[in-house]
Amino acid sequence: MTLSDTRSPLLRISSLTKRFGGFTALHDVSVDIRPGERFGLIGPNGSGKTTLINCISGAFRTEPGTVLFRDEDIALLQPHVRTRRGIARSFQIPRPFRSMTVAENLMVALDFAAHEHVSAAQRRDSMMSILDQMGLGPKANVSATQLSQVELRKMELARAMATHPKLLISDEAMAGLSSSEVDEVLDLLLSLASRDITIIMIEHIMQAVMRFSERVMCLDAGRIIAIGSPSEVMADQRVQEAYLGT
Ligand SMILES: Nc1ncnc2c1ncn2[C@@H]1O[C@H](COP(=O)(O)OP(=O)(O)OP(=O)(O)O)[C@@H](O)[C@H]1O
Repeated sequence: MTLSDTRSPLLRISSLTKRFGGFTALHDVSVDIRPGERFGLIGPNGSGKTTLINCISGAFRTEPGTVLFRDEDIALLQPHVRTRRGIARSFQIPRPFRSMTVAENLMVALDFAAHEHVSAAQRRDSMMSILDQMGLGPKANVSATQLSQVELRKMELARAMATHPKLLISDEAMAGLSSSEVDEVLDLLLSLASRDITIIMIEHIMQAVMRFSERVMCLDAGRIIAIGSPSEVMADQRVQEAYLGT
């Protein structure tokens, strides 16, 4: 057993079911995410990936099922409280404040998450350090409307990082990017993970999932059909049938 196996999970999802009226989008999903883990979440369109992360981030209430984060039951906490507890989510379609600069966009997230005792100067330092980490330092004073697609994705990740997450959920941060841009975003996510941030990556780009993930889980029609190392999951017959259509 490795050291990480002996630590309690950062996130423990138990027997989670999510219904929309008579439709069950998630059936009895249970999974533990380990501290510092790089976890890939895959599945065909409509398989329940977004529903699952909505249940983790608090956009959806779970009924029934439990979501423990750092040993605390967070199932009844509002999304913004979960953010303050250390769960951040970056959206597939970035939602910047278009009238603001990149720096101002980040300050909004920092002001939201920062404790009162953090001074304005410390927040500015923190903002610049996150922008530098994301390679966006030179764009600090540029309007968000002037960013390229890949820069917008980086800013979306930067905004998530501004809340100082323990768990970052990256929702298709690479969709629609060129292969060199995919590599850029992947490298960023890997560098965040190396700073002990646990990352759940939802992605349809299989090469990226394979390169990034220590463990992959595949959903199909709201059920877990495979979980294991990337190569085990990709080799799984049900995954190939469900996800790859072979
Ligand atoms: N708010 C909602 N109301 C009703 N049905 C919903 C709602 N949100 C999701 N669903 C349904 O739940 C199922 C799972 O959707 P979900 O968005 O979680 O899939 P996904 O795996 O994220 O798909 P994609 O890869 O296309 O983003 C789909 O059938 C979807 O239509």
